Amino acid sequence: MDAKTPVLELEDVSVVYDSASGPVQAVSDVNLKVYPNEVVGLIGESGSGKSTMANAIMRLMKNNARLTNGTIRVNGKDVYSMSKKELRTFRWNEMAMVFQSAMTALNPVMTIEKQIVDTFRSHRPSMSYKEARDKAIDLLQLVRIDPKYLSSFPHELSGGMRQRIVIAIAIALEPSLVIMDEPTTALDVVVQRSILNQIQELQKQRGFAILFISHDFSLVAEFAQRVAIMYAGRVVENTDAKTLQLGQEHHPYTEGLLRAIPRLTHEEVEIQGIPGHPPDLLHLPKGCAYHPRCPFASQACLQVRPALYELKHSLVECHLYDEVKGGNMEWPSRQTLSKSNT
Ligand SMILES: Nc1ncnc2c1ncn2[C@@H]1O[C@H](COP(=O)(O)OP(=O)(O)OP(=O)(O)O)[C@@H](O)[C@H]1O
Ligand code: NI
Repeated sequence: MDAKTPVLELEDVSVVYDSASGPVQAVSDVNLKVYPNEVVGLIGESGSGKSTMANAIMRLMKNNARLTNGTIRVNGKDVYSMSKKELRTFRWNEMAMVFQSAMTALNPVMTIEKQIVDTFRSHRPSMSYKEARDKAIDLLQLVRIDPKYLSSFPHELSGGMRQRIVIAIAIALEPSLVIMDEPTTALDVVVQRSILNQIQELQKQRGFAILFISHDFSLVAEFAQRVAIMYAGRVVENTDAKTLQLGQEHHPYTEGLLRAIPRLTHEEVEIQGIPGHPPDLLHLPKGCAYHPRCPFASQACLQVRPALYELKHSLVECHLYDEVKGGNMEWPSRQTLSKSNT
């Protein structure tokens, strides 16, 4: 692995929501690194903890959320040991986020010019209005929006344009990490594609790292270099994105997700979702949280939480590794995984 300092480093991170029914274990023992210039995808079904993790990184958690364990470092700095003042400077300057509800992230009663200028001036108080406005023009051009729209209000722009502006604001202060939580989900496929291409271009030009959250596996497999797969709050696999299309060794959950994508699966493989549903985070099952849905669950999976094992191109939390290593079986191919569920 790279010797450079990671832009983002999560060490054993756990987040709990306090609720009337008890603690909701939304993120559990997550370890993840993102290096400079890297695009890392974060994939998982709805409710798997992706947004919770993103909000925790930004230290913008909901009132009832608590970081119960672990360390989060951005550019080597512990996000949770900063004072509020330090954090205010740090956020947007060094780490920025495009929120899941980004379409509503813009202030409806403020012109685009005012919103971008305010971003600059609140973080760079010495910047003059003229300077900030010039920078706003540059930014719009960067995301291919005609600067004439500076005087527009958000509702006068299309969804795709609004989303481009939200992304422009996130990168305005040249952060080294940009977290994008489902940045294109609300848009149609053509607009989605064009925005992704643009993000990729911007990323190359400016060299920031991206943590890209999505539930669209095919999109992420194409866009990211590495992919973390989340299940019930845990990163159950961390893999080289290239291997996702080649039928390499993966966590059974990852295989289940891959099988649900027509484009990436083998022609003969029948497309199907994963039977069952994610566990209740108030009552996580013992052992591997995926065991109730896993076609390979053994006695160990019901009892013991799997450690992290190193496969050829990825790290997985899965007991299958022991079986394979012990010579009891080969790592199941995608095809056998499909058949075993039918
Ligand atoms: N304020 C809250 N109080 C209690 N539980 C919450 C709260 N916010 C989220 N949760 C629970 O935490 C879990 C993780 O939610 P989160 O929003 O992080 O999932 P996600 O992976 O981002 O899902 P999606 O793909 O739907 O955005 C869910 O089970 C959710 O119900
Ligand atoms: Ni989310």
